Amino acid sequence: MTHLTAFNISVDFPLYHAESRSLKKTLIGHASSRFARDQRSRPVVQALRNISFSLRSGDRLGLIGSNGSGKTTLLRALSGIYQPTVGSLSMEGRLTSLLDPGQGMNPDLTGRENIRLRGQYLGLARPEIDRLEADVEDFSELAQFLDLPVRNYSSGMVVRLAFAMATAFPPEILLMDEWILAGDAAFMEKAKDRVEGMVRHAEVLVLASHSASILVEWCNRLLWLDGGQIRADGPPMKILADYLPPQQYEELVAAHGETGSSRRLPRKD
Ligand SMILES: Nc1ncnc2c1ncn2[C@@H]1O[C@H](COP(=O)(O)OP(=O)(O)OP(=O)(O)O)[C@@H](O)[C@H]1O
Repeated sequence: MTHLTAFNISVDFPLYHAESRSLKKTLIGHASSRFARDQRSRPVVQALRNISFSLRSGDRLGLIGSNGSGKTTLLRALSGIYQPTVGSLSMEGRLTSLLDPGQGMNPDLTGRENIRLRGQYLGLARPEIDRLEADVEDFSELAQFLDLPVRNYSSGMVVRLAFAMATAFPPEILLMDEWILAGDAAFMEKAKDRVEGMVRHAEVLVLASHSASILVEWCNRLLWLDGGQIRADGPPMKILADYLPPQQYEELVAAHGETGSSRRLPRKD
């Protein structure tokens, strides 16, 4: 049974050059905030503090919070890029993360070689790898660029390739950062349909976004992060009522209704 559980996760980042004068001033100025010292007295930034939650099949968790509140750090900890300083994770299910466009790609290989390598990594048989290649080729619209090394791509082309590869097989646990929701308008229109299809099939979704309407449409639970800690956890509209300025909240209610359910993706039951 697919699940993803975080047990009291904290993530600290060590601060290098912490002896410089300007950094000392910063540390003193933020004495009560997120700067602290670890067990060996080295200065650290407390990026996440005591995060706990449990997600099961059908749960779609949105992460909201101001810049620097810890959304990206939490996604990276869930995907295994960062090791929690304390706490632990438990998960069951095939995980796909759409966190950084170039993640998991070899820039010296061509797009096509990267696709086939991904297929091998996923343990696919040759005919499935052929299908993956055809699907990504068609969806990414990269045409002859697929035969050039990825390091020759524009950043938008890397997004196209990464997106097409990551969404070719619906995962059981999907972690997404909002870079995927921005970019070339025509491609994103197409991408949105594909993401929606994927989100419908994903057992568990965790999505960080600053867009209230995306969160209301895609998620059935929100975690509001503030200074690396959970400030609130609950149904999307309830959390957004406190999080958004009143006028923005009223506009959201006008567009999505009081419960926000008018356009929400159905649960996969
Ligand atoms: N590699 C790092 N080294 C040191 N500090 C970091 C590192 N990554 C993040 N931080 C710090 O951790 C905190 C949380 O950052 P994070 O990027 O997770 O926030 P966020 O909510 O994703 O912000 P945004 O909405 O701007 O993307 C911030 O104080 C940030 O400065």
